[in-house]
Amino acid sequence: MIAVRNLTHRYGEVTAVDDVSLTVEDGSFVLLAGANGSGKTTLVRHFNGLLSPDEGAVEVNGRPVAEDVVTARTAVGMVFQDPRDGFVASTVRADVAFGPENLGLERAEIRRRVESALAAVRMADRGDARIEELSGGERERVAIAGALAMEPDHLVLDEPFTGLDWPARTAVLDRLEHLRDAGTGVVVVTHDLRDVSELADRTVVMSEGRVELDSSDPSPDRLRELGVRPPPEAGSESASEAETGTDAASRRRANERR
Ligand SMILES: Nc1ncnc2c1ncn2[C@@H]1O[C@H](COP(=O)(O)OP(=O)(O)OP(=O)(O)O)[C@@H](O)[C@H]1O
Repeated sequence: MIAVRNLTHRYGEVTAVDDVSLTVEDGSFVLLAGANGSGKTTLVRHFNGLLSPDEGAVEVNGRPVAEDVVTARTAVGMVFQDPRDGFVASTVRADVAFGPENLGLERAEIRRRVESALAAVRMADRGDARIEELSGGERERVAIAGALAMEPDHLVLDEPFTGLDWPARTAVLDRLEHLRDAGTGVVVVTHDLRDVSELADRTVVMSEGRVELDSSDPSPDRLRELGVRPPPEAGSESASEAETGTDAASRRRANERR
């Protein structure tokens, strides 16, 4: 479990996270939403000690992150938007293998994790490609595969679908759903709920650094008030939304076609 207690983070005069308390249970799928600048990224960077609190604390699996950053980094996998500089190897497969290799795993286990992670992001046939040859969307997929291959207890993805085409989104969402069902705590940071709302156990919405809503069934009006576009209601999906292929119904159709 990730437990955030009365966390405050300031950048100089700006209070980016303001007295936030929140838990992410094992096997739960939490959407963290909110308008630009509401504090989402700052909050999740505390989950594995990338930032230190000005006030309050975060515990992962019962251990304070501040006291044991190494354990927190193993327990909480993070994928950030625009992972341009985050690669450590020159080819896709070597990059995804880097984390598991550092865990000291057996060769066969490393291979299993890497191939499974590449399949999950539909990059199984691109393992030998050089990172520098990849498109932005492919790089995002490699970054996601790298986090999946670590098989962390919790997985945090910050706007993971921005550059992904529709088959890749579908594949990643399927893997996230499977991981959640197997006990992983999943947090997806987003400002657009259309893709992911059907998977979410809870939607947490931040506004001006504070948690303003934490609900398993958020009302569309309240979401709009907080600057978040609600998911389309069942049966009221507009034709234009269907064409974008980014909504839940399109995802279901994609699954049916596969
Ligand atoms: N490194 C930084 N230095 C100074 N201020 C920052 C820094 N990072 C974020 N901020 C400020 O902190 C506040 C919260 O930003 P944060 O990126 O956490 O929000 P967010 O909800 O993730 O936004 P977005 O959806 O645009 O990514 C904003 O006012 C932002 O300008």
